[in-house]
Amino acid sequence: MAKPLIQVALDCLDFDQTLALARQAAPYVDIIEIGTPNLKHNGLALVKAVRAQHPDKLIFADLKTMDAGYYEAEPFYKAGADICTVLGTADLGTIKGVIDVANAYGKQAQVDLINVEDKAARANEAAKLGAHIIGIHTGIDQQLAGQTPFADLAALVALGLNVKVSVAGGIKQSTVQQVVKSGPNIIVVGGAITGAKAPEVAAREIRELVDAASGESKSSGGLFGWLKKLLG
Ligand SMILES: O=C([C@H](O)CO)[C@H](O)[C@H](O)COP(=O)(O)O
Repeated sequence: MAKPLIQVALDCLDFDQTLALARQAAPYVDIIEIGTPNLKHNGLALVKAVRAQHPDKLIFADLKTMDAGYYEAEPFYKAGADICTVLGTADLGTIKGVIDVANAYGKQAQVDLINVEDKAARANEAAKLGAHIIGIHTGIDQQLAGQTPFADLAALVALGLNVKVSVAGGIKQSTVQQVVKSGPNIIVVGGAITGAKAPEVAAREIRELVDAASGESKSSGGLFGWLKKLLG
């Protein structure tokens, strides 16, 4: 099973706390997300700071753009973001704008299907436009109403579009392995890491669970794993 990337979503509002959480999670994740409320609060300065402290990670700016796609996303790519989001409910022109500016900077655009009624139709349209990533996303308010992203994730993966699939929405230790089995390319974990008493421990647990579910475990890696393979 292909191993998905792990993305930590940093949704607090405090600049320094965000940097501290990023440092704690970084050894175990591939992508560092500055969540939407955080991005609105702290802006480009936070993107630049996270970029500077984590040159080896992908930086995700959760803009959730709704209009003026190219114009809104460009400064964030310039500041060091690798991926910006645009809402799937936006006009196709807006979605195309974010894809175009991502391509202009050699970066990626993610279309977030939060609140999209016909997810299959919009995913097809976004893929045709050249979206790099399509995100299944059960928002915080929807989670509070008891919703989960699991069925929508399976349906999106089943479309077999030529695009990476991301999933977010309350994913935690007890559900992350079920999510891996659905086959997304990126798994987003926010509260289960940032709300934990020890975020670095929670991030490590998520990493170990994802690695194990992807058929990669500590004991099968390294020299031991190589010897095991060699000896059949
Ligand atoms: O995108 C998010 C939300 O809309 C607030 O910006 C979260 O980052 C995303 O849902 C991941 O967080 P958890 O659901 O807490 O894992």
